[in-house]
Amino acid sequence: DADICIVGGGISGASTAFFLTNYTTSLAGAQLRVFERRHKVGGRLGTVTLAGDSFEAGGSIIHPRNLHARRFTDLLGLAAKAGGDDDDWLGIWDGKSFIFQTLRPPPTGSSWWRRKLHSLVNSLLLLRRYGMSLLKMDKFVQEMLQRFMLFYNGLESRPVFDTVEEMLQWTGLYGLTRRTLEEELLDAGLNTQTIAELVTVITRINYGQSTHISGLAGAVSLAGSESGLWAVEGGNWQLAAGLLKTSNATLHLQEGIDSITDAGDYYVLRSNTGSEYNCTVTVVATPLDEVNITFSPPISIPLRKMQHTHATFVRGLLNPVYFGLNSASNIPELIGTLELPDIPFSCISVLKRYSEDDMAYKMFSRAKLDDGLLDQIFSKRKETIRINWAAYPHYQAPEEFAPIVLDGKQLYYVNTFESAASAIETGAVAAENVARLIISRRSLPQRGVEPDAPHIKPFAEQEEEGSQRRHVDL
Ligand SMILES: Cc1cc2nc3c(=O)[nH]c(=O)nc-3n(C[C@H](O)[C@H](O)[C@H](O)COP(=O)(O)OP(=O)(O)OC[C@H]3O[C@@H](n4cnc5c(N)ncnc54)[C@H](O)[C@@H]3O)c2cc1C
Repeated sequence: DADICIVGGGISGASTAFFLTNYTTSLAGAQLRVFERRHKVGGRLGTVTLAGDSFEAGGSIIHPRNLHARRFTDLLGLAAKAGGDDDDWLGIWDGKSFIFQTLRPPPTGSSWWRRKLHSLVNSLLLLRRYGMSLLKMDKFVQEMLQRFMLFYNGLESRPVFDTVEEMLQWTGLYGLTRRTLEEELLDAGLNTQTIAELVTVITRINYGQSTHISGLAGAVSLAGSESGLWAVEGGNWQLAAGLLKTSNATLHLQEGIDSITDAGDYYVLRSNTGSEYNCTVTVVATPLDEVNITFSPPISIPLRKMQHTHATFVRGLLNPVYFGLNSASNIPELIGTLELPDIPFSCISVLKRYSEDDMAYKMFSRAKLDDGLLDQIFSKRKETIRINWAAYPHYQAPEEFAPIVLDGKQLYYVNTFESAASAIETGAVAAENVARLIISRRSLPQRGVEPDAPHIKPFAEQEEEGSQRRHVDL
């Protein structure tokens, strides 16, 4: 036996399998095995079916400059769709009233100029409230993105990294993980009102946390509020499924790994089905913080807490009385919230509008929303689905990173990178580096060609004209 074993069938495990098979001409006779404890792949990418319609339940939006995801989508022949509306009707809720709102969208089928005008007025409204801080925030995000783009440099000009710290230092992003987002933004010249309102709304939507998250996670979260966001038609989980398929990996579904034992030249992986696998290389592609894998000898990694996000999907209608309004039609389609103890949810968004009094909503909260509370927030509730995600790390600057090579030998950990920022793309970036590290440390033959340059095309024009569908996934 000379297997290369990957624990976890999410985007990180699937990307590792993909890059391994793409960057080598041969795995030296090794069989590539991927273990997934659940009955399906995708992990934190998955859809939920609410009253017959399917919606993203976990990782839902992808940034236009996330080039691995773009390339995977093209390569797998998947279709992309707009992942959000650039002109969401946003309302910022302080628990008593909406302290700020953008304009409600123009009626469907409105002319091009009317939509442009609407968008312009919204920009002016934001500018009036937040002033130059908006531009400073944009500059902060663009600088981060520019540095992040270095991870797409050609393989000859980009080192293989042994640690996350090196990866981040090489791109100039490490400093952002040492301080909080708030500290970084104050230094960048943002005013406190913008941080307390707009920035807070975004970090609560994207990471369920306050502006005290570390700067890099914060910058990634702010990038998630930019325009041009997209998603894979039919569900982002297909990226993981497709990559696993093209890698020809042997997929062990519903087979969780319980223990990983160092046996000298290889590891013995014992699964919950009682089977054992001898693996010369083992890649852990799941956060180790809440999974119960026994390592012999034990490994030591910094303690990290996962932030739980409760995603609640409701088909029904929001209750205007809860929001101090006289009609549900006056409730914004994307409700963001301030960091105040009495507000029980981070955000609520309309996923789809069936009629004036029948909608599909997605809510994120830090704790479970019980029926009593939902009955106050909603006047009608036909169907409710709840998912409790161990969603992403609870960010706390300065971040500490677990090693990529957990034991100094052939035991690798992709999800240590999540302490920098958790996203579909960061999973792929971390996986690519792990694949390269394995190839170089195992002296596997490298494929002499650069991967195809990712092909970028705009998604905005693919949006259905005049569609009733309002997909404001977060
Ligand atoms: C609610 C929510 C919203 C999000 N929004 C976005 C977004 O809009 N955009 C974005 O880019 N990212 C978003 N993210 C983050 C993104 O989804 C994750 O960063 C990414 O999907 C993580 O992928 P992964 O493969 O590293 O981990 P996972 O997806 O968690 O995959 C790990 C896999 O390992 C399996 N596993 C665990 N233990 C074992 C074991 N012992 N044996 C075998 N298998 C095991 C798990 O079942 C799982 O399938 C969001 C996440 C959540 C939860």
